[in-house]
Amino acid sequence: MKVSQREVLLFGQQSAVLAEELGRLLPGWRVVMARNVAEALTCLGHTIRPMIGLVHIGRLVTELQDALEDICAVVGVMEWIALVERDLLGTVPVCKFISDHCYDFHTLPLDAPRLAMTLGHAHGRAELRIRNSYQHIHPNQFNMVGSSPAMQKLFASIDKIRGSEAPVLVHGESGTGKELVARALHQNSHRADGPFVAVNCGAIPAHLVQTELFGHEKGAFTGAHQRKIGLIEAADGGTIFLDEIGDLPHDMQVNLLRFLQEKIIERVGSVQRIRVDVRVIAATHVDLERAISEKRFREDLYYRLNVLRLNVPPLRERCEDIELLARWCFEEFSLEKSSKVYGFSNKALQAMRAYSWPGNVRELINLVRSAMVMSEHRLIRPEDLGLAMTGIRDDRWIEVGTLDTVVGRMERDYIQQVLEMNKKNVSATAKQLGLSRSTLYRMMMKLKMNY
Ligand SMILES: Nc1ncnc2c1ncn2[C@@H]1O[C@H](COP(=O)(O)OP(=O)(O)OP(=O)(O)O)[C@@H](O)[C@H]1O
Repeated sequence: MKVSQREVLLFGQQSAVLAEELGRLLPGWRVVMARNVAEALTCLGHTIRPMIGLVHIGRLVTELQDALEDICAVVGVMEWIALVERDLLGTVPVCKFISDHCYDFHTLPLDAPRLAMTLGHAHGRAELRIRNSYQHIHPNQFNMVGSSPAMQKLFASIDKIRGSEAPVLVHGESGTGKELVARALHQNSHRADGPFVAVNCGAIPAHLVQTELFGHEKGAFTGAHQRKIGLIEAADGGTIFLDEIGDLPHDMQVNLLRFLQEKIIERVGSVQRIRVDVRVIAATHVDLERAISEKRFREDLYYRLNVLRLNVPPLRERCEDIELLARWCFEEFSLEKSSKVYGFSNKALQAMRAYSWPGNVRELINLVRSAMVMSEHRLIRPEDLGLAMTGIRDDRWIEVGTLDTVVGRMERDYIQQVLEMNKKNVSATAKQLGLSRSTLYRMMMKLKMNY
């Protein structure tokens, strides 16, 4: 579709009166006017596609926001300039609307040379944004999306250690991308042509872990009708990814340690020692040092696994990536989406930035995919993502939910903040919060926090 170079949409109830004046004052611009969304959508066809909108602001701004979003959904990128009576600039909703949605504002009566200059600047900016919006988001060489400093640091570390043979311990909350990191290490190493075997240690029943990992011979126990190759052996020549390593039963930890030391396995029911060439990458969302102090995890195994360490940051600590991931996800799953949906509303982006994402990237992908299918609007709104907002307080949107959920989220966020301030020192955090250590531990468990 051809982008019009010198058209400006004049939107608002008073547009008929202003249009004539603007036509006179702005000879270089073609002014297209619309009093409401229906009129705007009728006149904005394939040939008329302005990049600049002048919005005349009356006293009621609540509906204007949705109107601008609806228009943008059809036109694409637009820069809005507000035209406003001077006395309205003193009202909070008008100021908020202008700062949230407009590139600039002009008070009435119009100062033509100044307005012409603003239109020129806004036009340039819209062009830049259009160019930017045409750039597709591609995952990087590690098949990951992220531009935040924290992720850049992670990518640099992956690049550094991908060629090493030493075990790697990947630490991060659930859904942050630990398995993706492990796959990136494998696929960017000389083992890439070999197998990548992912094992969730927490999902295998304790009595089956030994045979799952090491395999068994025919007749090794009742029901062993044939030989079974274990997962470690199946990863020969490649990489084994031991997810949730903290859940590995204690007696199995000894066997894994022996394997890490000798690189030899014995199938259950056999005395044959089989050499296996496997790189081990383990992952955990729990604090293994703490598990060691509580005698739930062997210290010697920890040091064997923790030769190289990667920390995957939670999504709430890399807000810059939220919009990028959401847009990537939108492109990635565009075939599934309702044909109505064009993108995200500003409010939805704002809500996503304000949310704490306890389920991290996995949760974001799920919410966006679901909203893409279910949304009844041109632009996804906060409620489509289950992140409905009630209003603004201290310039922040408040999440809606049952009182318990919202209070829980707030408690979690606040405890997390104080923990970070105290470098994860629980005693200092408890003191600052006016709680005993045990109460804080109890609350953190209840709120499903990692510590
Ligand atoms: N940076 C990223 N770019 C693109 N997709 C990502 C990114 N991080 C995570 N994902 C996606 O999010 C989902 C969860 O990632 P993954 O399974 O690697 O997380 P995890 O930390 O291993 O989770 P768990 O601890 O629950 O096993 C996957 O669909 C993965 O592809």
